[in-house]
Amino acid sequence: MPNKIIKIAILDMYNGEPNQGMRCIIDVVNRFSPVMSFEIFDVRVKCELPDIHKFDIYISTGGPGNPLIGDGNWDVKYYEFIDSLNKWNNENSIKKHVLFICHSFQMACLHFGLATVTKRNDTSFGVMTIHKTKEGLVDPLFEGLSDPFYAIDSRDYQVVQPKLSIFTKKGAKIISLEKIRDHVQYERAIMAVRFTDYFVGTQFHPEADPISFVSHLRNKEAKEKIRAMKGKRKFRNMLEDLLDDDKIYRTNETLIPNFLRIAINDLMKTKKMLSN
Ligand SMILES: NC(=O)CC[C@H](N)C(=O)O
Repeated sequence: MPNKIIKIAILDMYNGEPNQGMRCIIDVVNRFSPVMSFEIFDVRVKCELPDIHKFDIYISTGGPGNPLIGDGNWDVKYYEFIDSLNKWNNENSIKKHVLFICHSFQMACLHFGLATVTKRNDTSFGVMTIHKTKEGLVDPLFEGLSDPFYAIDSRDYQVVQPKLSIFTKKGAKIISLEKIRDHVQYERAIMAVRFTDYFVGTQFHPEADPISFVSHLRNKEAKEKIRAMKGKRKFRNMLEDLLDDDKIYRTNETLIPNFLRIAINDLMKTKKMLSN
């Protein structure tokens, strides 16, 4: 693919487990195929990471398990890799753009020392409302999404107890939060962070589409577990939410495309400036 000017690396964090995330990410990235090409790196099984000289944009996926634990090999390399991208951005005018999703988002929050990651009391799974913070209302990542907007959530862990002094020191911003739960006094978990102008992450799955969710529910055990967890009515409401144009479809068509468009515009501008 000689004239695809922009190269994307997809960091597959699924540890070899079946998932819907990869198909969905590839599907969204392919909408930009006239200008972009992509390559996949299997971070957790093969300890693969891209050469940062070869790629402009990085999408680091969700994945199973406890984000606090690696195997001492891939996780160490992954964190070094994130550091090298950050260093690159501090020293070069053509920037590296990174989107961290779910498991990767939790790891990035830990690595940058921004917050604590704890296990939730129960699994969060389904269509959730996501609330923009004041900073989130003006963040270009969310442009075109309502407040609240809707996204697919699928996790056992949560990012909580933000260290606000570190946020300020690093210039990072919390851009979305979980909904307020009426009957429980839990802290609202952090649902998205802008780490820098070029690094951003979401706890939810912006790549998810209704098909991915329904496919997951074709597994009888998964379906029963979720139905029992939510109760019949909420479960049905959730299925209805999936068909709503303004909910999961909207997020799928908006968030990652925003991220890619912002990155492409920035790359085109800086690359052109340098070639002039
Ligand atoms: N979907 C995900 O990436 C889940 C992230 C993490 N393994 C959790 O359970 O919270």
